Amino acid sequence: MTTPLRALTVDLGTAGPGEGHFLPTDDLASCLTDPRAQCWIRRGEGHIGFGEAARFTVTGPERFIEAEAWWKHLVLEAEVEDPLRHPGTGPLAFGSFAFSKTSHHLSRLVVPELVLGIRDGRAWATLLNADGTRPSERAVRDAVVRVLSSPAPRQPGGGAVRTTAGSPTGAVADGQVRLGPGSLGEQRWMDAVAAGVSRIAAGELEKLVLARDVLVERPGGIARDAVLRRLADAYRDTWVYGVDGLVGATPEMLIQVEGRTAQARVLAGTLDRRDAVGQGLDYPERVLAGSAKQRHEHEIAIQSLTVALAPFSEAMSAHEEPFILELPNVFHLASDVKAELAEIEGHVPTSLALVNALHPTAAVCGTPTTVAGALIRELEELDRGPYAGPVGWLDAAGNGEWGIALRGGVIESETAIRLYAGCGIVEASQPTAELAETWAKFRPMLEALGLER
Ligand SMILES: C=C(O[C@@H]1C=C(C(=O)O)C=C[C@H]1O)C(=O)O
Repeated sequence: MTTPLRALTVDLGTAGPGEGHFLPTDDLASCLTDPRAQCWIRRGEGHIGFGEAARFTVTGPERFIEAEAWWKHLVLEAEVEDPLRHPGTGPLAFGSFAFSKTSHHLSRLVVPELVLGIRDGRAWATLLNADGTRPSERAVRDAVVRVLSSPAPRQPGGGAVRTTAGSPTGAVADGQVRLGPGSLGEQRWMDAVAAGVSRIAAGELEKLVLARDVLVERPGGIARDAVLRRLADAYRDTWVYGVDGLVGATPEMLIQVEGRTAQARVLAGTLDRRDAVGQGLDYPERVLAGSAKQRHEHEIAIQSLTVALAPFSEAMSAHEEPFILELPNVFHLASDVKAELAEIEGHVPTSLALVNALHPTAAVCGTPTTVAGALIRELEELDRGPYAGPVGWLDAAGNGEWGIALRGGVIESETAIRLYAGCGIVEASQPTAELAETWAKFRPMLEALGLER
C-alpha cells in the first residue's frame, strides 16, 4: 500500500423505522442489499461491509500472526477520524481463516470501503478512501444511501431462482436443487467415526472431531444475500457470517474482545430438536446435562479453551454448570467463559493474537490437539478449508469477534455450495448417531437454500 487509507466514521443516530431515523431499520440484515457484502450479524446488529479498500491473504502455520502484522501496519499508517471509538467503529477488517495450517485455502482479511454498523440500537458508518483524500461526512451519508437503495433487496430465496409462494422452506419451484455426497459417502464417513472410536479406545487420544461435507447444487444460482438474510432471521441467537464465499450461522464464539474483556462461548454436546419432540420439557437437560458422555465431551472443550486463555488473563470466570443453548435445529450444552485480559509488555493482546493462541479448540479438533489434528487429516479425507476455522472481524484497537465457522458452507461456483458439519467423537460415540447429528447441523443451511431434510 503506497497511499495510506483515510477513514471517517459518522454517527447515524438511532436506527429504526419511521421518521427521524437516517437508517430506516433496526434490523441490519435488511441492509444486505449487495450479494457480495461481507457481514457479521446477530439479533439484527453487527456490521456489513461493502466494496473493498484492501485485502491480505495468507496460508500456513503463521497465518494469524502474519495477518495481524499486516493489519497493525495498515492501521498505523491510516489517518483515522472516529469520534465514536466503540468496538467496531473506525477501520474494520472482516476475516476468515483456514482450519488447518496445511490447508491450501487462502486465509484472509478484507477491509471494506464502507462499513455500516448497528450496536445497542445506534447506527454508524465508516468510509475508507484509498486514494489519499479525506472522506467528507456528506460522502459517508451518500455512500450509505447508495448501498441501501441499489440494487433493491431481493426476496428470500431470490436471485434467478423462483420460489414456491407460501412454502415454509421456500422450496425451489423447479425442484432442481440437488444434494450430493462430498468427499466421503455416508458409510465411509461412519467407518471413519468407528476407526476414531477404536483409536480413542486404544488410548491414543481422548476426543476427536470428525467432519464431512455435502454439495448443494442450485441451477438457478446460490442467492448469497438471501441465504444470509434467512439465517439472520431464523437463527437470531447465532452469529451470521459472510466473508467472501464463506457463509453460515455459528452458535460458537471462539473469542470476543472489547477493551480488556474477553469472552468465549464453548459448545460441546448436541441434541437434535426433532429427537426431543414429545419427550417432556426437561428432556434436553436430562439428555445433555445429565449424560456422563456429553458432560465429559463438554469438560474437555472448556479445558482446552481455559488452558490456552490463561496466559493472557488476569482473571477468568465461568458458570459452574453448563447451560442449554436452544437453537431452532439443535440443543447444545454451552458454557460462557469471561476473562480480564492482562497487559503483556504494555499491551492487551489483540483479538487476532488470542485467536492464534486458542485455535483449534477441542470443540472442533480434539484432545490432545496434535494427535487429533493428525488423525483428522488421516480419517476425514477432506480439506476443511475455512470450515471450523475462525471467522469474524477486528478493528484498529484490536477489538473483535471471532466465531468458529460452523453451520455454514463455501460457495464454490454460481450454482454450487459445499456444506460442512462435524461431531465430537469420544469412546462412547456411535457412528449412526453421529451421522444423524451431522444432518441436524446441516439443517440451517439446507433450509436457507430451500432444501428440507
Ligand atoms: C463441529 C461442529 O460442532 C461442534 C461439535 C459439537 C458436538 O459434537 O456436540 C457441538 C458444537 C460444536 O462445538 C459442527 O457444527 O460442525
